[in-house]
Amino acid sequence: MIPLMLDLSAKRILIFGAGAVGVRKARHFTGCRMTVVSRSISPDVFSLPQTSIKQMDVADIEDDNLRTLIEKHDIIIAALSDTGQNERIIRLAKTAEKWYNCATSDDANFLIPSTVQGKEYTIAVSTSGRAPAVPRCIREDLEERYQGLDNMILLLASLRERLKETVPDQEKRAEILRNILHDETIRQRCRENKNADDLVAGYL
Ligand SMILES: C[C@@]1(CC(=O)O)c2cc3[nH]c(cc4nc(cc5[nH]c(cc(n2)[C@H]1CCC(=O)O)[C@@](C)(CC(=O)O)[C@@H]5CCC(=O)O)C(CC(=O)O)=C4CCC(=O)O)c(CCC(=O)O)c3CC(=O)O
Ligand SMILES: NC(=O)C1=CN([C@@H]2O[C@H](COP(=O)(O)OP(=O)(O)OC[C@H]3O[C@@H](n4cnc5c(N)ncnc54)[C@H](O)[C@@H]3O)[C@@H](O)[C@H]2O)C=CC1
Repeated sequence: MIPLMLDLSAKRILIFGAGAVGVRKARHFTGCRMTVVSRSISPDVFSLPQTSIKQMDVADIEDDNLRTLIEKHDIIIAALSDTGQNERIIRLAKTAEKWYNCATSDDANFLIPSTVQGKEYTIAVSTSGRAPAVPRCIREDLEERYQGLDNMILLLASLRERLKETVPDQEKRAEILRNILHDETIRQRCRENKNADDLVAGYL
């Protein structure tokens, strides 16, 4: 599996199943147009943006109609608690040469990682399906450890522009930025949403 950051905003996502797992997968695609197909629909599904909802039993959908529905979408996610129907969805998605992902097996041509999403950064963690509890655990550790990272990124971004004008040596600029990044007091100020300009000045 090869990690990528993709702009999927023009793509259409089809999600089967609206339990905790289906809704979590759907949230991952916030910003895309989605269709959710499920026998039961929880209130969480109604709060998903740009989502059309089809309440039906997949077992009642004829192959031809299921194929047509799949063909209208780019990315197919099978997140039913019904393993047999998930397998049927994946089979049709493969024939239609779509991107597909299954919540009840690792038969997928893409996986959804655990993500830590800041305003200024994304961290994604995967075990390529071997032990999904691990990415969750790492995500929780990272969320704790990197509180305030958005503030640090904004600080370094503006600083590196200033440094380009005032410090001609690239190696020296990189060293200053690295030192600021590792400064525990500055990190603490970032975590507390406090201004760190006075501390940063000491490095310039
Ligand atoms: C292959 C993959 C396909 C896919 O779903 O995309 C898949 C498959 C399966 N997961 C299962 C179980 C669990 N999944 C989680 C958690 C997450 N699973 C996610 C992704 C993936 N799960 C894909 C590979 C990810 C990778 O490793 O890179 C995460 C990262 C992302 C997300 O889903 O958003 C999300 C963490 C989100 C977060 O919190 O950060 C937990 C932990 C928990 O919930 O506490 C458990 C219980 C513990 C356990 O079983 O290990 C089962 C067995 C189901 C059963 O037994 O019935 C299968 C099916 C199978 O293994 O055959
Ligand atoms: N990949 C992953 O990250 C994980 C996968 N799982 C597995 O994923 C599956 C789904 O988990 P949950 O969302 O927690 O289950 P859930 O029982 O809360 O939700 C299942 C959803 O599928 C729908 N459904 C089931 N059969 C259907 C059918 N024939 N037609 C239409 N809709 C149907 C239900 O109405 C419901 O919306 C389970 O089999 C579970 O073991 C569980 C944990 C994590």
